[in-house]
Amino acid sequence: METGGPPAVVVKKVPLTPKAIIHKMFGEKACYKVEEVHEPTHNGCPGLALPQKGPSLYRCCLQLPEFSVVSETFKRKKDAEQSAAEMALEKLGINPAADPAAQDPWDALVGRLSYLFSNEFLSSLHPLSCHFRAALQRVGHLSCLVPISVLAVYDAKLSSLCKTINPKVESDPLLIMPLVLKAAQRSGSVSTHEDQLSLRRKNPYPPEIMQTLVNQQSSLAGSIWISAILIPCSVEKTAISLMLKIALNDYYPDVIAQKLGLSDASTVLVSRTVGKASSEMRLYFCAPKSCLGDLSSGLLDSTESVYPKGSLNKRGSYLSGQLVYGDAILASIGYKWKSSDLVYEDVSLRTYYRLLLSKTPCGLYKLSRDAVLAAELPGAFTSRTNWRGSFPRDLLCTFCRQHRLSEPVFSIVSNPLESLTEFPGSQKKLKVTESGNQVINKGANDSSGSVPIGSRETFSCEVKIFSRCQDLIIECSPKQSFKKQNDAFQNASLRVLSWLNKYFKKLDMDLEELTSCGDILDIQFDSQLFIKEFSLAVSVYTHWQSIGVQAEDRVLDPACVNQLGDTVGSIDIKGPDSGVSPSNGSLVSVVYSICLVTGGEHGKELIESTEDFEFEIGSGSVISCLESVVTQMSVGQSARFYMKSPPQDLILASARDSSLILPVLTPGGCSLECTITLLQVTEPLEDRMEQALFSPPLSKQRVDYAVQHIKESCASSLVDFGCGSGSLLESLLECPTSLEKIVGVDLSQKSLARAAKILHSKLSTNSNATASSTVVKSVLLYDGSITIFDSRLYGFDIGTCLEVIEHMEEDQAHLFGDIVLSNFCPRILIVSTPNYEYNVILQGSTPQILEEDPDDNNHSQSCKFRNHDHKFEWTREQFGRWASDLAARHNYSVEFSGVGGAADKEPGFASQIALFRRVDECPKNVDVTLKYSVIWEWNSTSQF
Ligand SMILES: C[S@@+](CC[C@H](N)C(=O)[O-])C[C@H]1O[C@@H](n2cnc3c(N)ncnc32)[C@H](O)[C@@H]1O
Ligand SMILES: [Mg+2]
Repeated sequence: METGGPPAVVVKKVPLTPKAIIHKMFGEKACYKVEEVHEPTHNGCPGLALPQKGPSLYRCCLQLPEFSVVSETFKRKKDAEQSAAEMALEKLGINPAADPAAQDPWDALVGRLSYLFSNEFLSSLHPLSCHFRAALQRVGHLSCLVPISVLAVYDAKLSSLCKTINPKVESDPLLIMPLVLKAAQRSGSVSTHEDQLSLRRKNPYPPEIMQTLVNQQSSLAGSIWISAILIPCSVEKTAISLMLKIALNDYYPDVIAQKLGLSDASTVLVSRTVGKASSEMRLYFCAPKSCLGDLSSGLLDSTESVYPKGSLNKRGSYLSGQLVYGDAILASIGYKWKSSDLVYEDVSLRTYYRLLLSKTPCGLYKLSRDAVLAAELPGAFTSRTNWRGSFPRDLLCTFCRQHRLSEPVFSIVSNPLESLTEFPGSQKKLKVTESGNQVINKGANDSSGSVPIGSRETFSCEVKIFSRCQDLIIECSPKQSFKKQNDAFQNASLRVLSWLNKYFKKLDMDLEELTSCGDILDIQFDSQLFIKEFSLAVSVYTHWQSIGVQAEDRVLDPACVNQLGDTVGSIDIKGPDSGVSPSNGSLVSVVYSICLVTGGEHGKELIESTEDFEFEIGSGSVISCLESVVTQMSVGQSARFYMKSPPQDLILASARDSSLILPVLTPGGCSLECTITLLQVTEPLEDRMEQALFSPPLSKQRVDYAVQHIKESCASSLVDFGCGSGSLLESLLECPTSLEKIVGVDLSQKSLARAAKILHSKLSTNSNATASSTVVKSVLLYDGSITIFDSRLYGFDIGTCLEVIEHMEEDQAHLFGDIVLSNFCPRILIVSTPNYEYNVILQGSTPQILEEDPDDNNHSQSCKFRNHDHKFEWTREQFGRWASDLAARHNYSVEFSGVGGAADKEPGFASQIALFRRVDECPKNVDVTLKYSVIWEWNSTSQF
């Protein structure tokens, strides 16, 4: 059906600048970055070795979706930008003088087509000209024919003109065909082939041009073999490798066409590049026959193409961001600028699975760490120095690019007053001298010019994610604020990534759940747009195959977070215990290798190994079983353990050689064997500081303080609230006290397990009747939260709670205070917590801190918390208020003390301690409430 010719377009007369043309074509997608350059100048002083600064010059880098250009240097920023835009237009083959956007796009399209079939173009350096030259060698009826799909893909100018005429071309490559065909019919120099799918020049090229071409024959000798991937249309069928053999005289799109079961390249459609921007990896697929019929009969109009139902290749479409139909071949082959040689690369199954993996937030992180099976997207950004792999902000930008969304928009909000609420320690104004070591109290309206703690502004960051058409899809506005802009950026980005990751882990999640996950992370989203953007992901990833041991082990989880959590069988740890074990916040360095183990004759195949792999304990940055094994090891030890197989796709994305792995990937009976050696443990900041600055280390001083008071109190029962790995309990077994019953409570099972091991070994060596073991009758470890009452711990002689409350939210610390004094009712209670005011000393003078955070030179003026897990750190005044109010409410007395530093010297003790004593002698009857579970128990009577 003829529509009466191309639509009329108003012709603009005013010539546009290169920047304006780029803007018309790419809008927000064109990104200009101008940098200042100082070029050395002649200083008129021969022999002067000092370089002299010349005038400021500017250079501009222009990034477009497919490529980027960098300008020469200019005196004015504007000139640099215009020059970059001009270079980009040149690369796109657009002459700004004849601005296509200012011209009737149909005329421009006809003009461009005529140019492509000109003598001049045939010998140009354009990648498409190689196709023209190769087409001359096609034989029989195909001779000199160039498929329209090839013209559309390899000439950016032609395709951008088509996009101007019909924007839907962007997502549906088939729509370009009728446009080019129409333009060809209007051109005098191009004729259409009878199938209406290829074009050739009306008149043959002059013989002298042909002769020159013969002399410049491509250097491709004999034939090449390259591997490619066949992605079947049905998601039920797995992708497989295939080989393409391309001989000297072959036109490579014909070879691909034949693999797709077609006679030649005319019906093959080619996608945009997939993966890295620089690669020539594309999808090749057959245009649906019914549509082609419409095309040749003129039925397919230029606004909508309708495909037969069920022919959408979901994986191909998801990878390319364009509609792909039927079976598709993923191959990396093509021509580059300024070269007539074919460039090609093998595409392996590994590449294919990595492409799929790289579209999930967790997969991006795994790939950035080169640890597909071991790494996980961390749940927390604790500090720049502890993060390994690409940073959250970069991961989020890559994720958006991968999904053809606009670049995320970050906005920093600065909160000058926020600091008082965010940093509880800042209420007391302190003046810091230049050395950062001396601190004196100062009034709030200090005019001396010194910077009071906490007066610096803090930052929070909002992230917005827009679709290609600039519709707002996701918005994250966390209230949390940070002292550094970068931390705000990274944390906000990580929130969005974590939320997206939750979605990718469970693609069938209902809207309600998705919304409530978003609420927790301060994320709002437009559900309709969100579902539309990611609709293909649902069908692509839910078919990830598992090779789990049994059917119920099937894991339909692309990101596979924590799916390897379960170890199978026992863990075999070898080597002497060096006593240096990691704990939360430690950075560990390990060597590991993971092999696929099958019951059959093939035995074991190595699939992943990494040397000097570092991660932070407690941030969830590796699969959970790996972390739990490492926390049971000490430096120098090696361990071997087995885990369930993850989805096959994850193994294929990791394994270097899929041909070795594929035959052994039989469903059932596969597991992974992991061998790991713990090389090094770097303790969390707090521990390092406490060891570097205090002798004995501050932790030892705290324990010694508690032991001293326990001895003096003649207590016979003790409960350590938040006992961790049992450092206090261990010390109590090393020296004589009057204690008969010792109990530890914690909610970290890992710490409790470590405590049990230590206490067990202590007690078994003590059993030869040392002073303490004769008195201690029972030792018990409970798993439970100290904010919940358990009557088994009621009325003890002494309770300790060392460096625990700051690990809870502030309201929980208040709750604990009330519960412990009103329900547990120990006769004496010792509570220690960091003194925030002391941080100026710790952080102003330790070289470790400067190393930790090289870009922050303001340590002496604004302190961060000592440990990333701290929810608050109190000043002396805040701690004093908490403890005094509590004591008054529950009829206890309280006295203050501490370790590290001195009471009468600013800024007081490094660790502040409150010692509560019950005033009444009134243990009351309590109801039996059993909330804790016994984790480990030792009894002196059962030992003999
Ligand atoms: C820094 S560690 C201190 C461990 C030990 N008191 C010491 O001084 O070595 C803090 C401990 O508090 C524990 N903890 C935090 N909140 C808790 C809660 N609500 N109930 C029980 N333990 C808790 C943590 O699991 C961790 O082991
Ligand atoms: Mg602490």
